[in-house]
Amino acid sequence: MKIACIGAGYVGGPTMAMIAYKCPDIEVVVLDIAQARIDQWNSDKLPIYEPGLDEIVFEARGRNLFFSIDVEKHVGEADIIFISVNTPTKVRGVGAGAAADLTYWESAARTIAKACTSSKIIVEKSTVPVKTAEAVEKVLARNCVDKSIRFDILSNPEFLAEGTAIDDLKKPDRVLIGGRETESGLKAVATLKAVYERWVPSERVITANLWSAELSKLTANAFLAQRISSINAISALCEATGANVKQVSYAIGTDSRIGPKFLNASVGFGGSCFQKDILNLVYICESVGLKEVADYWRSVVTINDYQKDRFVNRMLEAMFNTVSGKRCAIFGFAFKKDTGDTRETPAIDVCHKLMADKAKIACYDPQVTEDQMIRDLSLDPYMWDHPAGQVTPKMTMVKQQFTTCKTAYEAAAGAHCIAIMTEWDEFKTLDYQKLYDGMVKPAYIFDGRNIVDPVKLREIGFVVYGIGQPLDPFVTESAF
Ligand SMILES: NC(=O)C1=CN([C@@H]2O[C@H](COP(=O)(O)OP(=O)(O)OC[C@H]3O[C@@H](n4cnc5c(N)ncnc54)[C@H](O)[C@@H]3O)[C@@H](O)[C@H]2O)C=CC1
Ligand SMILES: O=C(O)[C@H]1O[C@H](OP(=O)(O)OP(=O)(O)OC[C@H]2O[C@@H](n3ccc(=O)[nH]c3=O)[C@H](O)[C@@H]2O)[C@H](O)[C@@H](O)[C@@H]1O
Repeated sequence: MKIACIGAGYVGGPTMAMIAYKCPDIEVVVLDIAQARIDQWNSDKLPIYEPGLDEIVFEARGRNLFFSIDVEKHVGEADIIFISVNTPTKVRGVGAGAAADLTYWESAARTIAKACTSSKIIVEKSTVPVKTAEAVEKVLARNCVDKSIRFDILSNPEFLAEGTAIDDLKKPDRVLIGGRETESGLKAVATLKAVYERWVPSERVITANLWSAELSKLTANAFLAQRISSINAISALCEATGANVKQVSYAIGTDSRIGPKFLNASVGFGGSCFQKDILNLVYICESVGLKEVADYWRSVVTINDYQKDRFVNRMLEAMFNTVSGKRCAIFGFAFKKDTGDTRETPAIDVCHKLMADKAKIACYDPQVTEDQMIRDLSLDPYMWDHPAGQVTPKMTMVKQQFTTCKTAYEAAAGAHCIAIMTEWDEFKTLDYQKLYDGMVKPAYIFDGRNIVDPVKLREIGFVVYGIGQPLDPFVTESAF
């Protein structure tokens, strides 16, 4: 059996590497139009930082795992073709800022139509609006010259989270496969199911109809993000009342119907998918006339934006309503720990707001390069996922207010405040006395991840703000 995957990104790369690793007899080729990305996959330094990924790729690469830009050749030769291209939020035209941009998706479908001379199973791996499989079927049916060729479209959404991708792929809670409930559709489902059952217990490989599978992915992300927005909304109430959101999370999470996961209040969720997928869900609901449902889900994003605003407002309020010219140390830029991914990271919004108030930012992240940060801060919203989203004139302005540092200590030296944006483990064990000694006084810590101990840091002399934690007396007693 031969598998090809169009799109060698955060999903295509690791998922295909896992299939190749677990099934040495299946040839897996991961394809991309971006030569640079393929070169990185073929090098010693992979394009993605993900714990455990190197071992898997290095074992399978060259054996039965290959990375190539020769898309048409390998698509033509494959039995199963995964499509794992980016499906970003539209930046212009109808549905801009909400609908999914299916340009890359459709171009992948057209490539398949052009390249195929035999019947194939096509697997939607990307997250797509419900009913996208129908659009793919139509593109293939009208473009494939040989009418005897059959395409069976499956939906097999990916549920991995970055930072834990390899564990998630090795031991998934479930694998979901949706297909047409026809004879050939069911056969295609069984073929893909058999691939996963090589390492996933069969009761965890769930099957559904195509539309249920497509919608389940958007719904899963919406539910996960909704939990974060719910606890973040409560964190604001905690700060207003003296309750502690960590205690509230623990108390409610012990109810087995609620469960303890995804209840960490934070500066807001980031990542390439939560916001994009909720906006997409909202757009679909509006398109079918479900305004109330759309409004309900939109509020998850509204609260997330509110949380980021609230965080910066707390910083300003504590620092006498001005950060003009003040050095602000930003600890962490990635959207979560154990990844170098910065897509939709809350750090971007926080830095933008601080820079708008004329702050000087000194940022340290163990995995994110300076180029990446400057690029992120220079792009317009949603542009990061589009190839056109290249250098903008904003870059020069950003560079005047933003520098990167090699260590947390360097970032904090001479700073008025530290803002923790990513929960990297190393931030938990820093020598905070040393950091304090090198800072301007009063020295502040704004913990956007609730990873430091406010009591200990207050003993050192810091003014500490933690999301949803009782406010520091320095702030409550001030005249502001
Ligand atoms: N990043 C994540 O953790 C997860 C992402 N997803 C979904 O998976 C999909 C892919 O996401 P990522 O891997 O993060 O995106 P990505 O941007 O990292 O990778 C997509 C790749 O597809 C390539 N591409 C675009 N059009 C192409 C074409 N016509 N032919 C060949 N290559 C093409 C791009 O050059 C890019 O390298 C999205 O729909 C996303 O919503 C789903 C679960 C998790
Ligand atoms: O479709 C996707 O792209 C993926 O989106 C998320 O995965 P990911 O974005 O990689 O990471 P998460 O662990 O979900 O974290 C997302 C954001 O929420 C934040 N978060 C998470 C949990 C929490 O309790 N509090 C919180 O603020 C994280 O810091 C991060 O910024 C989902 O967890 C995956 O199941 C899904 O496949």
